[in-house]
Amino acid sequence: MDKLIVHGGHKLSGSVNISGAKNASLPILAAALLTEEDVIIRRVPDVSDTNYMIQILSALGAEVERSSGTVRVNAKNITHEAPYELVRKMRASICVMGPLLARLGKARVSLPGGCVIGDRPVDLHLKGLKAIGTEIDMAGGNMDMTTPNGLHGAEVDLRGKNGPTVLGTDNLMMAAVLAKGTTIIESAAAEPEVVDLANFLISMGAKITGAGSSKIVIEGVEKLHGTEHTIIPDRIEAGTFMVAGAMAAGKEGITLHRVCKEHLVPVTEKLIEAGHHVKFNDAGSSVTIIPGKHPQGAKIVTAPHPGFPTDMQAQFSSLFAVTKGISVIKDTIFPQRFMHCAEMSRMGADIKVDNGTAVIEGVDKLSAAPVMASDLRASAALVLSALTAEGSTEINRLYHIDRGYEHIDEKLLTLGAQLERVRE
Ligand SMILES: CC(=O)N[C@H]1[C@@H](OP(=O)(O)OP(=O)(O)OC[C@H]2O[C@@H](n3ccc(=O)[nH]c3=O)[C@H](O)[C@@H]2O)O[C@H](CO)[C@@H](O)[C@@H]1O
Ligand SMILES: C=C(OP(=O)(O)O)C(=O)O
Repeated sequence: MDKLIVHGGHKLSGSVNISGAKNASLPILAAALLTEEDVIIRRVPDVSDTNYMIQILSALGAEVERSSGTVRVNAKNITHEAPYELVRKMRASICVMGPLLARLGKARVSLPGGCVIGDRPVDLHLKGLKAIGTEIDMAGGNMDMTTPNGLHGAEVDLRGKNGPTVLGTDNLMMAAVLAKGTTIIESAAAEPEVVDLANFLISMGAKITGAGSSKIVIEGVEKLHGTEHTIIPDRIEAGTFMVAGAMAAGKEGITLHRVCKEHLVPVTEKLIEAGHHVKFNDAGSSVTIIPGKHPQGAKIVTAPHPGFPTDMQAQFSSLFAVTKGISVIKDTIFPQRFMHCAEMSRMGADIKVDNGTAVIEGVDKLSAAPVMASDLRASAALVLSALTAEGSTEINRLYHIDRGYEHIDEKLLTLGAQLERVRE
């Protein structure tokens, strides 16, 4: 199990490129199952989650070739059973349900299991798929799905108690593209990754309108064809490096290339509210972050897009841990997603978590301690904390961060951080 040793207190400077979005790549790789023809996907980040998805596609019988960021998939001959050994490693593997049902009329996929960020049921995925003609049997931890009368259009409201579902919207959209008739998804997720998937499907010949709003309309077609697609920039990786800039950059700041300004609005607003400087180029594709001279705390409430993303709250906890004043972070989407706080407290942070809300009183400095990463964004928060902490922080269970940050250690080294990965 690799660990990262971060020697805190070194100012960041210079620039790095942001990778393609993990959370767009995963459903788009699964959507390649929808055609017999070749699909080329560019800027797929080299992270363990995309590698798991590629292994799942291969296990389903697809031919997959990866050459740095470009993945070619040919799914001419596929089977309907996604192996438990792979599915259990990554929740997003449930994205293969929709495409398998659409292509083969059946699917067997394991239930994805628990997750440290909180309750992650699949009831809304199943609600959507049932509404368009899927029958589901649960046995031995598997979801056995069939479509005795084929898939047909329907009107489905996918709102759950914590708002819309991103992958649930993706799954239904991917199943409905080849269904007979029109499917209307109400309370659809509007995240940029859903829009990227819709654009990918449209480029394969699907008829979809409304992606990016709360109502998506899908008119089923007979067949989809091959395509080429470039994944959108990872707004969560970009946001994480923006926070790194606010916490640890020198007075020239750091610059991130290959970003999408439009996707970074809530993160940008909070950094500015907290007293930092954020400047995009005219095209909105590069951004420079300069730490403010008088940073202050702020209040964050996570919400579905275009609200503040839950995937960025842990990183802002690190920023606020060393920002004067009291900050409050409430996660309405995953109220139990605060595992990073206990580890940050071990580094001297003053954080109290209660009922889905963290109250953070900024301290002057954190100090190094051995800490344990518990999930993807929690590990990013620990790396950010370690960048400014006094001494050398040892971050264990690095595989969490490798799920979703492409070569994070190399990118931080490029920016002048002092750290090393210890392979064990
Ligand atoms: C691979 C990927 O893209 N992951 C993202 C995706 O996860 P994912 O799509 O799994 O998350 P959802 O949008 O589905 O979850 C939103 C809320 O709905 C609930 N829910 C979800 C499905 C369901 O069937 N029933 C139900 O109640 C969840 O428990 C949660 O409270 O969106 C999350 C919310 O932006 C992000 O944190 C994840 O990084
Ligand atoms: C929670 C995340 O991913 P996943 O939904 O795959 O667990 C994330 O990207 O922050």
